[in-house]
Amino acid sequence: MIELANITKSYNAKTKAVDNLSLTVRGGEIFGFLGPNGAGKTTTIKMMTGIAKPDRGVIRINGVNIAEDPIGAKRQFGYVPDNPDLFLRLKGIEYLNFMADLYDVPKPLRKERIETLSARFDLTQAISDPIQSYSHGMRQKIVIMGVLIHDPAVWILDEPLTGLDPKSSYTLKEMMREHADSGKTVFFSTHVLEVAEKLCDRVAIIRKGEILFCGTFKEMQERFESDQSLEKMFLELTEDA
Ligand SMILES: Nc1ncnc2c1ncn2[C@@H]1O[C@H](COP(=O)(O)OP(=O)(O)OP(=O)(O)O)[C@@H](O)[C@H]1O
Repeated sequence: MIELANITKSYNAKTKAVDNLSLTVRGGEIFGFLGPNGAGKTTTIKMMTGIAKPDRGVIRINGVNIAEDPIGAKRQFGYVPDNPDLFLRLKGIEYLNFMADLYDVPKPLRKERIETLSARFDLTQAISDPIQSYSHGMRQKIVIMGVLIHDPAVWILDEPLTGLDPKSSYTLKEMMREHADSGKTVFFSTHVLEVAEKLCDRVAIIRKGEILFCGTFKEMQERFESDQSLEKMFLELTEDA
């Protein structure tokens, strides 16, 4: 579960990147975080993951307040950033072992997870190569595998599908569904509205740091008295007045 209460963040005196935002993402759901460029999605995610500090407001991950117990809160989630260019000098397998060490994953369990994850993401051969030699999509996949290796309860994914080939994208979506169906939480940001419409149990639409809508796709259609696609309603909602 992720709880954000009245989160505000400004980078300068003029504008608020995130403005008094409140949101609860429950266990058992895939939650899509949508919004135009510069809406405040990454800033919100950075605050949820403890990378940026909110000016105001409270964030709890599975009930753990990230300001009061940052380590405890960080044990609850796995985070895939929007830029996968990390630890480029390491080989894939070294990176996975590093992540497994960080989260105390026992040796037999990590071996099993590495085998399963690399098979699912078609990286079995490539994990012996340096990450520097990987394509963008392969880097994205190794970062996702590094996060999943400690089996976090809450997944926080910033644009996770960007750059993935159709099979890997399908696999990740399948894994997101399995994770949510097991009662755990998946929160992700995306610009791909067709994916959000099909995959998400609920979505929030953010613009200029504020939430314009939060709910199911059906609730959105009811509110707009429309049978339009999520894409159409998103464009209408986020259009500048
Ligand atoms: N480090 C920073 N310094 C100053 N302003 C920033 C910084 N990071 C973000 N901003 C500003 O905060 C606002 C929200 O940006 P953010 O990156 O959170 O948006 P986003 O919804 O993730 O956008 P995108 O879809 O383009 O990734 C924007 O106006 C952006 O210019």
